[in-house]
Amino acid sequence: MTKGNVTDTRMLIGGTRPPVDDAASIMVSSPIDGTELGRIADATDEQVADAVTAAADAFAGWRRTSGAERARLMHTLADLIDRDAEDIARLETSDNGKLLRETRTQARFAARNYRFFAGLPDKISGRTIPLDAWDSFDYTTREPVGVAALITAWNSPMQLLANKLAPALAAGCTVVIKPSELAPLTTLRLAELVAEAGFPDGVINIITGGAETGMALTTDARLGRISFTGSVRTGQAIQHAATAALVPVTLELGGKSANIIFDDADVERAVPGAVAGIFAAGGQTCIAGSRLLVHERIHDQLVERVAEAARRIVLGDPTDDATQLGPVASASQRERILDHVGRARAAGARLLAGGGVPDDPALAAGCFVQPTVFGDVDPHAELAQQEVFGPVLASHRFADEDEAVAIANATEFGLASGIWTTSLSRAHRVARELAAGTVWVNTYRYSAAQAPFGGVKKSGYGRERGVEAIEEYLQTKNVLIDLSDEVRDPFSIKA
Ligand SMILES: NC(=O)C1=CN([C@@H]2O[C@H](COP(=O)(O)OP(=O)(O)OC[C@H]3O[C@@H](n4cnc5c(N)ncnc54)[C@H](OP(=O)(O)O)[C@@H]3O)[C@@H](O)[C@H]2O)C=CC1
Ligand SMILES: CCCCCC/C=C/C(=O)O
Repeated sequence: MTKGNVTDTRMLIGGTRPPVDDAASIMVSSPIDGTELGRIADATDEQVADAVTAAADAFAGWRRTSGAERARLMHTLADLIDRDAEDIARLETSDNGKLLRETRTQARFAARNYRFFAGLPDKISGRTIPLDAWDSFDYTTREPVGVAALITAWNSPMQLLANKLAPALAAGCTVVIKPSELAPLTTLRLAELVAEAGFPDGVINIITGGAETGMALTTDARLGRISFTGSVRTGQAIQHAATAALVPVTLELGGKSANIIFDDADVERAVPGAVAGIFAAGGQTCIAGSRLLVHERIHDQLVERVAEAARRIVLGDPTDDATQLGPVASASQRERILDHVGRARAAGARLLAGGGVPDDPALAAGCFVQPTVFGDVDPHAELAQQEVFGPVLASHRFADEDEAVAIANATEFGLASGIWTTSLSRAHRVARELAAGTVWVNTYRYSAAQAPFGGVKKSGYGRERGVEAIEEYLQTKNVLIDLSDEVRDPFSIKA
């Protein structure tokens, strides 16, 4: 396969690229065939602090930069991402094993997201507020929160970063980015594009390393916001640290999303919708429709069609356009997924498709898992409650709308959900009852820069994308002016 061009794995701190010290570095390898792709720095605490200092120093200038100029730089960055989209997509695929057709779409979508938010910087405004006293004037301004720490997961680095970086820049924040050590290369590629676009030094900083680097960053009390995408456990740790420092947090965490098919659904659309929900991206997406809820009248027939589609999925090289499922991101991820499958089987779940690693010797070097379907899983079973983050689907049957909603809402997560029905009133009725940040109707994984995205319950809080996202990076200042010339009695407060 043609790998993306790995040119420079150095961090970006205040416009400089410190050399990677081999003695303090981390190897980055491809899950496709295990080859080494490069070495990244394991940032020292001092380097992490330097990155925050660089961002804090740059903030004074960036917050005063006109909205029009911020927008111009963001549009230039989007143009550069579009120009290099094919190379970026190949690099990301070699780094995390996702299908090239998915990473291509995501690179283009990242550019689209920067363009959407580039429309906002010159429209940020406060309001004037009439007070009770005529001789006073009150107004608000919306101001950037300062330095934002942006921490992303390995499954969709370019896209996850665009969800955070675009609104942060639009708001006037400077940033320190930490990608996952498992797939950091496209974020480091962005360092080159940021310089080429002409962003002032220190506005965008990128540090690399593992959990300790993330911890050093998120415990820095100078931050104005932490935006994190990753696991619930890490989200809880970050929330804990940030609470002590009184730094606000945005958390985009896991999911166990329900894809609900009613007996009045257009089955020809619903079956590929169910397949897309779980097997596209190999289930390695927070929004995976990993629970398929089907009305009892059509359950057996429909789930068998999904299982049959799963058996026919083409596994292989993710850069091949014929491939429908690539490897999962790492050997440890594969073991974790297979452990989930083993426990579900031991608990008596009915295996309808997959359940192991593919027999094909050509796939032996990669981290492949067969697309797996379990039928009639107990809604309280571990498989129905815990995020697998792999190509594993659990089906449940329901008798009516109330039961469908009860099963859908009976997990600790609330990220996304899907409803398949031809009844308009049912679609709205059920959408209203679902505890999830996103409800798709007669579609699944539909992505739009304009549509706010985020979770409820343990899927996190705060929103990315849509105009809502910029709010995460802004704070309100109130300015109150006494228009009278009177000298006041210091012990009588004007109200
Ligand atoms: N809601 C959403 O938008 C999305 C959520 N996810 C969720 O992400 C999870 C998978 O991602 P995964 O990478 O395993 O998640 P992790 O929580 O392990 O890691 C996420 C990021 O946090 C870093 N990190 C790890 N420990 C700490 C720490 N103590 N303090 C600060 N940063 C830390 C990681 O660094 P390193 O990897 O280098 O250790 C990585 O950059 C899944 O649960 C999935 O649902 C994924 C995509 C989208
Ligand atoms: C509406 C879909 C938004 C998804 C954003 C983040 C997830 C990316 C992924 O898991 O690939």
